[in-house]
Amino acid sequence: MTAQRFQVGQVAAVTGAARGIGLSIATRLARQGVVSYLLDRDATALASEVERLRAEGLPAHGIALDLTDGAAVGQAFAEIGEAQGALDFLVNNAGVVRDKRFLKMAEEDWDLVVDTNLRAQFLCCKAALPLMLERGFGRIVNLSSRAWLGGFGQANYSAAKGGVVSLTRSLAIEFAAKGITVNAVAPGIVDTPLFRGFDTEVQARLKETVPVKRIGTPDDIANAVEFFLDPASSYVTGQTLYVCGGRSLSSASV
Ligand SMILES: NC(=O)c1ccc[n+]([C@@H]2O[C@H](COP(=O)([O-])OP(=O)(O)OC[C@H]3O[C@@H](n4cnc5c(N)ncnc54)[C@H](O)[C@@H]3O)[C@@H](O)[C@H]2O)c1
Ligand SMILES: CC(C)C1=CC=C(C(=O)O)[C@@H](O)[C@H]1O
Repeated sequence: MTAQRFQVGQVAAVTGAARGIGLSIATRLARQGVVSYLLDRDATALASEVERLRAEGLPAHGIALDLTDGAAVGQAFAEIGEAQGALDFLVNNAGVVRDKRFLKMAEEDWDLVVDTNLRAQFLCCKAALPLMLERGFGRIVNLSSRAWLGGFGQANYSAAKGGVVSLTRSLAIEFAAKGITVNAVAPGIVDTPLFRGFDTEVQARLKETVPVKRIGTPDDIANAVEFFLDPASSYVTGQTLYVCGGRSLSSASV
């Protein structure tokens, strides 16, 4: 049972919402009556999840797009603005990894990971902020990762996720006086298709490094995202909350 924190009819956009953490966040918001737009490039999974939510009577909509395409992102937020006249919440969640050590990393690996994890957040913030500024209210939550601190061995992913922390702090300052908060959540190891895409041996090693001795669930991360969207956190901006079972405190690496 989800606690009711939001006003029915508030509007949210959640990126990378066809599965994993994004789906968990969007489902919770829709269950509280928030009109939830799920944005994802996986049109098939997106259609089936949106249909499932709508079958529950929930206010969910899907927009299939590649979030690294600026024109497509602009169009998606224009569609939300035209249909709803407002946007209260943006959760920049979509992300990818390419499992490569630095000397094996091709330019394409760098570009894909940085474009998806960082540039897409820039594009979505840029398209969403005018809708928030119109009403002087907005909550943005960006998904970073504990991995930005290092020790994960994937320089493209860590650099992009560090960029997310920095983007979050910069936007928080720039829009602080406009009724808009911008915060980040930095998960540790979370049981999603992204994590399950690693070799089982790497998964086992990663699990061993978590001080609380369990990996996270998408719900653990959705709890933190919800905190930043909640009216109770209106005085919190520019912060990064680690939700990683203590992994940010240790120097363990994979
Ligand atoms: N799972 C973890 O252990 C973990 C840990 C730390 C941070 N994170 C971060 O949390 C976020 C969600 O991760 P997850 O584990 O749920 O991932 P996931 O791979 O399970 O889901 C990511 C979703 O993003 C979508 N997506 C990817 N690139 C896209 C693009 N260019 N355009 C549109 N959609 C795109 C995918 O289709 C997918 O549905 C990511 O930013 C990830 O980096 C995850
Ligand atoms: C990509 C994902 C499974 C992942 C791996 C390693 C992390 C770390 O804490 O080092 C995580 O944060 C996470 O992003």
